[in-house]
Amino acid sequence: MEKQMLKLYFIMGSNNTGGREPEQVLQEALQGGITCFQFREKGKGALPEEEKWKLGRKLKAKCAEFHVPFIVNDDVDMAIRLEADGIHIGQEDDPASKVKERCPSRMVIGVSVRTIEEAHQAAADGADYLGVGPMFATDTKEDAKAPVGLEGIRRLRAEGITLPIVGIGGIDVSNAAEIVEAGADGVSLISAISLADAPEEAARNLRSRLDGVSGR
Ligand SMILES: Cc1ncsc1CCOP(=O)(O)O
Ligand SMILES: C=C1C=NC(C(F)(F)F)=NC1=N
Ligand SMILES: [Mg+2]
Repeated sequence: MEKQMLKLYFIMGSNNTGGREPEQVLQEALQGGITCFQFREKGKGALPEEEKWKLGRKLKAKCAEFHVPFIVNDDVDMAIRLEADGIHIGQEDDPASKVKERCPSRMVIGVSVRTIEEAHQAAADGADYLGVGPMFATDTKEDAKAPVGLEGIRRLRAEGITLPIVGIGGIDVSNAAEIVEAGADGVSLISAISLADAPEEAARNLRSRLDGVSGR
């Protein structure tokens, strides 16, 4: 997996846009230079199955226009049937080893981790990248645990975790660079772009901020 893809990894579902059309927000984010997109239709106000599929197809087509990877959160069937570029799973989902068996080998598998033990387990299970967080306080994910901060990333690198890592949780242009300087390969975020007055400009500012730094 190309770790460059993790540089500016936008995540969004229809309930993250404050009422704006998700396709329009994604269009702007892509124009602003996001390097990867995850469709995460989850939580309060998430779409019912049929609408979720319709939106998923539309967002995948948009990503294909920009040659940006399209990742699906949680829903392995949807990821496979939409021919997504990857799937992202959490600690409460099946282990990556089991998901890997079901997916075509071209698909990347990302795993959410918070602790060193979870990181080592995900690596052993064949994860292609790790989503580490929450980095900072966030109110986008209702059940987010206590933030791990930059130390959370430094510790994983000190522990010899060499997998591509993306930090997530409470990230915006003011703290994105330090995540990479702490050893991550990029940042993942929702509201800093999905709730921005001008999502394209927000993405562009984040992208240019990140183009100047590298942590390893
Ligand atoms: C999905 C997820 N996982 C850990 S924090 C989070 C939400 C991130 O949202 P935001 O970028 O708006 O803080
Ligand atoms: C809970 C999550 C944690 N990390 C990530 C990613 F940024 F993709 F790694 N996505 C999620 N949905
Ligand atoms: Mg999950």
